[in-house]
Amino acid sequence: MSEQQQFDVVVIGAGPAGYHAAIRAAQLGLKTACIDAALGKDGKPALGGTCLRVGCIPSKALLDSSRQFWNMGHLFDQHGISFDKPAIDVKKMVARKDGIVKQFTGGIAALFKANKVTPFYGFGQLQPGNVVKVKQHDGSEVELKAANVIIAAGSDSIELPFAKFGEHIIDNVGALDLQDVPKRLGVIGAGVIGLELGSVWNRLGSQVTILEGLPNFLAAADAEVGKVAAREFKKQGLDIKLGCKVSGTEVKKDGVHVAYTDDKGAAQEIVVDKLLVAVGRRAATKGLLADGTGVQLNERGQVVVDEHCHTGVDGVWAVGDCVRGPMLAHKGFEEGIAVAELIAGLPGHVNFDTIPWVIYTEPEIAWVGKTEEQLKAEGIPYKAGSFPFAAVGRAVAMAEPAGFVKVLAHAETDTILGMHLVGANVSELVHEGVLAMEFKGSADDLARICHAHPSLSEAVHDAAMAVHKRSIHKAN
Ligand SMILES: NC(=O)c1ccc[n+]([C@@H]2O[C@H](COP(=O)([O-])OP(=O)(O)OC[C@H]3O[C@@H](n4cnc5c(N)ncnc54)[C@H](O)[C@@H]3O)[C@@H](O)[C@H]2O)c1
Repeated sequence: MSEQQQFDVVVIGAGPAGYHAAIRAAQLGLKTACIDAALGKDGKPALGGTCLRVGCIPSKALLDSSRQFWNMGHLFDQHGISFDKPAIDVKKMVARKDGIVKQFTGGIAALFKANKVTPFYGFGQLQPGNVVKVKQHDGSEVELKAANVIIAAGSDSIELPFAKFGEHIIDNVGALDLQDVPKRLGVIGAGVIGLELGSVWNRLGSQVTILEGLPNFLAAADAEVGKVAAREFKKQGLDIKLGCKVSGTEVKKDGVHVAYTDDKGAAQEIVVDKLLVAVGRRAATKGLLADGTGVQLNERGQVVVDEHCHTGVDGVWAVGDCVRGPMLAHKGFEEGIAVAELIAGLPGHVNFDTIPWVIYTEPEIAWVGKTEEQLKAEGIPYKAGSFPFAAVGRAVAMAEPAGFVKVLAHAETDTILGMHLVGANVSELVHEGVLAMEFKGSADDLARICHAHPSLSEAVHDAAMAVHKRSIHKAN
């Protein structure tokens, strides 16, 4: 019989959703434990989940390094800056990324200590009666009993049956840790990971071919945004093939052979040095629930929850990538905080309509709210106003004129229904739309707010003005 410890709240998983839940619960005076099984590259426990270890943070480190390198070869000349041939030390670049990961995963451990969250390092399994059994890395077991358990187990890469992960066929973890630039990189899936990590290695010199199953590029984004992004990616040399059905892979001496049928149904093959499979992620719920907990999984393996992240079993909640909704770290943050507040008797709430999306390519892509296609399909009358970065002084001075901002507002009430952006730094600009929508703002509100000149945010301002055909800097 293993030792049993009592807590008010036990959180399974210390990723974005889990660590937010744990810290907020502790802040609210609840005795909190948080369990995580992950190990870092050094073999030691590493908190922070996919986001900090092998997702958001390391990918942004490599995106930034590769962007600096790309700019040397493609942008500096315009500024009159010259130098001898640019060179990249991939091992040093990856080591820098590892240092950032270590800093941030260590930061979560420090935050747990400061907030008196007790960490447990090992695999947690929910038992009936709100007990969590933890198999710790040293082989020992401990049982944690709590009035409330929050499941925040995250997600894992989907592996295709005909493309098993190994040395040459990799997922995001492998693509963040390559020690050399592959001459030829194949990618299955032109989604967020495929585009971001495909961009990293393309900028460093790989010949990148992306095979996407759907006939439309970036189907989730506003169609105009997808069109501009596709044009810019093509200019950068990313070869994106749509409507492909990949049927098999074979690792041979000369590389990975990837067989597929193209959008015309013709059999094709590419040969690449590395193949990144980025076809989505699935909830990491395998082995998470012992028999008899009453917690339900749906056909996709996600924990079934209501709009308040409650599982229907007294005192059991679930948040983040392992439940319905977009697999975004910040969506998990908000769910984690909301659940901790609900447990403490506060009115925790997540507004799923104002969750921003960002793809950190060059140009960046971002949006919040509904696309034009969604508004049309739902029969909602709307007006659109857009403004190109090519007419924004700051963007042109930065030599980053690609892209635009589009504001969508209800045709009768003028309430902002969506904002769609593609261009430099739109990962930051999208929050004007988030804020405006949270406060039920109108396009006219946004148009009447003073924006600094010169700044990229002027594109948002002029786009809002364009909704009512009174943009100053373009013909309406
Ligand atoms: N910037 C960010 O917010 C960020 C960054 C990385 C990952 N993520 C999240 O991580 C999750 C996983 O990312 P992802 O890029 O793997 O998934 P994704 O869902 O973004 O994209 C997967 C793509 O693969 C395609 N696809 C699926 N099966 C295929 C097949 N057999 N052949 C060819 N194409 C196929 C899909 O049509 C889709 O376009 C996503 O939910 C994403 O939101 C977010």
